[in-house]
Amino acid sequence: MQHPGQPDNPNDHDERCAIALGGNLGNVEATLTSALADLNATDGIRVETKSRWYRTAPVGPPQPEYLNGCALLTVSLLPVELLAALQAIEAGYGRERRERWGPRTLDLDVLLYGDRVVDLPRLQIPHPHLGERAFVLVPLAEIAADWIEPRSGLSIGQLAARVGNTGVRLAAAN
Ligand SMILES: Nc1ncnc2c1ncn2[C@@H]1O[C@H](COP(=O)(O)OP(=O)(O)OP(=O)(O)O)[C@@H](O)[C@H]1O
Ligand SMILES: Nc1nc2c(c(=O)[nH]1)N=C(CO)CN2
Repeated sequence: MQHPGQPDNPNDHDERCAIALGGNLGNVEATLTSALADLNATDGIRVETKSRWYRTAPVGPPQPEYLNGCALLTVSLLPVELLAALQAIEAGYGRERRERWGPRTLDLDVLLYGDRVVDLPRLQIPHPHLGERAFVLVPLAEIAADWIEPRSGLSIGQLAARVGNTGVRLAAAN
C-alpha cells in the first residue's frame, strides 16, 4: 500500500519468479552460467537459487540434446518488463529465431510469476507448456516443489511426478 508523500519503496512489488534456461548450440553450460550472471546484473532482477543442469532429449524436430535448468528470481519488474529483459539477454548470445522449437544457443522462458495468471498475445504465465515438459519440471521441482501452479492448483512436485523424468538426466558437470 503506497502512502502519499512516502518514497516509492523498491520492495513494494518484489515478486518471486521462476524461469527456465536451455540451449543446444555452442558451449551451453558456459552460456547458461553467463546468462544467469547477466540476469543477476540486470536492474530489478536478483537470482536467488538455481537448479543443477540437466542433459535432456530434444522435444520437437530432430536436433542436438539440450542442457536445461531452472532458477528462482526476485524481481521488481512487471511481467512484460521481465520478458523483455530475458529476450535482451537471449539476443546477446546470438539467439536467432529460425524454426519454432528449433536449435538455439539460449532460451530463457518465464515459468511462474508469483501466483499470477497472465494471458497477453506475447506473454502467457504460467508458461503454456510448463505442465507437460519433463525438461522443465524436473529441474523446477528440485528448487520449487511446493510452489502451487495457479492454473491447475497442483504443486510443481505433483506436476513433476505426473510427467516423470523420461529423457532427463543430471549433467556430469554440476
Ligand atoms: N512465459 C513465456 N516466456 C517466454 N516467452 C513467452 C512466454 N509466453 C509467451 N512467450 C512468447 O513466445 C514467443 C516465442 O518464444 P520462443 O521462440 O522462445 O518459443 P520456443 O521457446 O521456441 O517455444 P516455447 O514457447 O514452446 O518454449 C516469444 O517471442 C514470447 O513473446
Ligand atoms: N529437451 C528440450 N527440448 C526442447 C527445448 C528445451 O529447452 N529442451 N526447448 C524447445 C523450445 O522451447 C523445444 N524443445
